[in-house]
Formats: sequence, C-alpha cells, structure tokens
Amino acid sequence: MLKLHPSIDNGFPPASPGFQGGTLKCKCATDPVTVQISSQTAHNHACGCTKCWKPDGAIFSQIAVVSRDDVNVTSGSERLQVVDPSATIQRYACRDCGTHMYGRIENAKHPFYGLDFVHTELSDETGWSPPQFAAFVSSVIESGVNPESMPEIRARLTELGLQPYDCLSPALMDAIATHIAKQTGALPA
Ligand SMILES: N[C@@H](CCC(=O)N[C@@H](CSCO)C(=O)NCC(=O)O)C(=O)O
Ligand SMILES: [Zn+2]
Ligand SMILES: [Zn+2]
Repeated sequence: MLKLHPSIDNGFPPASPGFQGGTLKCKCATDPVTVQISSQTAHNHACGCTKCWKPDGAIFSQIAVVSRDDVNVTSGSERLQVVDPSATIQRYACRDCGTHMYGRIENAKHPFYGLDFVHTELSDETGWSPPQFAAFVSSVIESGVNPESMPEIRARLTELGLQPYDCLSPALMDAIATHIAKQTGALPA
C-alpha cells in the first residue's frame, strides 16, 4: 500500500464543531519546541512540493493555514531557524530534529499575507479540519518518486476524497489571481 502520509493513509475524521486549536510539538524526545495555535485551520491539504515538511517515509506533507495572529511560539523559540530565507514562505524549523513548526509570508503584497502555514498532525489534539484536496501532486517526482507511480498515486488520492491538482485547488488559484488582478488594476480593488 502507498504511504502518502500517516494522517491521510487510513482516512481522516471530520473537524470538530467549535474546535479552537491546540499545541504543535516538534519531534525532539525531550524539551520539544512548542507552538500554540489558537483557532481552527483552513484550506488543509496534502502537498507534494519539495519545500513542505514531510514525516519520515511520507510522499506528501499535510499543510493548512491559520491567521498569523493565532500562532505563538510557546517554548524553544531560540532553536527555530528559517530553512530557506529566499523562499516566499519562511519555514521555521527546529534546528535539532528538522521539523517545520510554522511557515510565514513576510511580503505584505502576497495574496496569502497574514496567513501562516502549519502541520496540524504535530498536535495531540483532535478536531482539526481534515485535508480537502491534494496540491502540487506532480511535484513529488522532484523528490524522487518514480513517474510511473503517478497514476496509482492520483487514484489513491481520489479514493481518499482528495482531488489531485498539480498546483493549488481552483478556489485558491482563483483567489490568487483575483488578488493580483486587483493589484494590477485589471479588476476594481
Ligand atoms: N515544484 C515546486 C513547487 C513548490 C511550490 O510552489 N510550493 C507552493 C505550495 S507550498 C504549500 O501548499 C508554494 O506556494 N511555495 C512557496 C514557497 O515554498 O515559499 C517544488 O516542488 O519545489
Ligand atoms: Zn525538535
Ligand atoms: Zn508545499
């Protein structure tokens, strides 16, 4: 059986109504870095890109967004370092175990400015919003997945209810394009 992601392979429960977040912990056995998320997440998805953090053995990451105002590092902030300072999303990882604790966009003109990217499987709490689609599916090849496995991977994602896309979902791509069109003046602001 394909190992897409441990939180996805066996199906996933629905979000709990009224869920208000939880604490993300890195993989360090002692003294983990902790990040408090104080709201439910949105747009959770499987991501096949090379940049998003994946658990050991997983082909995909699972990543969602939350307001940056609802993200607070509660322990170990001195052990967080930015993985790639040139990336649009500044991913803060534990320097000891490599787990990405949150990703932040600092460009105020970016369509997703104000949202942080988080991996909710790092929390012990249940009730987080489940993945809704699979993004950047073809990008798994860039991590070394055999291109011949792609039909099987797309079929499995579809079976799990995660529509596979090779960029983001149409709703998110439309939101990005609308934001850009308002910036350029192609659409009224
Ligand atoms: N083929 C590339 C794609 C990388 C990419 O564009 N990733 C997206 C999605 S990450 C979460 O959905 C992105 O927005 N990246 C911005 C960034 O990483 O800073 C690859 O696989 O590397
Ligand atoms: Zn760690
Ligand atoms: Zn990604």
